[in-house]
Amino acid sequence: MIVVDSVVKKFGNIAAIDTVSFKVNEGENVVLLGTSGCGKTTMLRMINRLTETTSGNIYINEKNIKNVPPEELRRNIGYALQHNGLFPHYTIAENIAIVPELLNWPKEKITKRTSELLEQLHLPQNYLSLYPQELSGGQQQRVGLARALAADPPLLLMDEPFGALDAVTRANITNEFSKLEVLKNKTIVLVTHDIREAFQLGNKILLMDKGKVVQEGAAPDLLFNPVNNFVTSFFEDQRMQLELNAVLLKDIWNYLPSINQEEITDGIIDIDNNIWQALYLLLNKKNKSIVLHNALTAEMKTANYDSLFTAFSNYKQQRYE
Ligand SMILES: Nc1ncnc2c1ncn2[C@@H]1O[C@H](COP(=O)(O)OP(=O)(O)OP(=O)(O)O)[C@@H](O)[C@H]1O
Repeated sequence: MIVVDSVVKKFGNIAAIDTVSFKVNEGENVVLLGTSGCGKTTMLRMINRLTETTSGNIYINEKNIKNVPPEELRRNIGYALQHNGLFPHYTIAENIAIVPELLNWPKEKITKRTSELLEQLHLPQNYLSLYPQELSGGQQQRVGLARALAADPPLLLMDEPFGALDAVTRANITNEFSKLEVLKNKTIVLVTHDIREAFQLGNKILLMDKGKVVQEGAAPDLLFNPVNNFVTSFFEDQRMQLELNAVLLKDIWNYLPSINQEEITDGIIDIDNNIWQALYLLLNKKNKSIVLHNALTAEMKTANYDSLFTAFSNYKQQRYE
């Protein structure tokens, strides 16, 4: 759907984006991840021509966006911002209706769509007549999302959409967001500096540094197959948390280390120290002497590390008590 081809953006002599290429397939959720100043926002803004490229090309559905007038281009692209950008003197209904109004939709269609979006984003209908400042940060963020989705654009660009929220609200809304029906089938490019958010929301992550994409891949690729020390150290502090929360066993299946049978005494592996290997062994080898074997069912492959760990710990505890 989107092809970014050798794009460069210079501000003066400084290249904020230095020869970046990537593809976003239809329905994919791609996250641009990186520390402050690495060029994420600049890259995002070039996709809807809020910022123009210095060189290189961007294609959306095979059309070079240079040849599409910005207003026309943006009609098919929703844009959600960190500080939600809601107009304080417009009601919630008026804020959501901005794009449909520009598109001259009939009144009834706008009313229907606005109320439908509110419902899909789990906001009560009586909020329609309120003003943004009467809502909490998280609720405002959802209204910002409703506004970006108003004309049902196939493509959504999101710049730190949860960045203004406190950590707890942010974690909750990120979780909810990943399950929203209204976002299914949308192609999304999302900018964040939050690693956990990236892992939770992205099918594909582009890890950026100094205007370049250092590595592109799914979360397990970045975690278990880093291309260089920058990638390793970027995730180091949160490695354990990421493994606990973001990675499913089936995702890391191909990266699991092999295990030496002799390391197992009496068929018992110390799962506290070596859970990945224990899981590998349990799933891969149907060895009856392994006590934990029966604890793991095929469905558990779709559980995350955290729930697997709890399940194993309970099992182990029961066994030794
Ligand atoms: N309009 C501009 N004029 C001059 N320099 C700019 C402009 N916009 C961005 N830059 C510079 O380009 C670089 C990349 O900025 P950008 O905002 O894209 O980074 P970012 O990764 O999104 O950072 P943050 O997470 O802090 O928003 C920075 O060095 C920034 O100072």
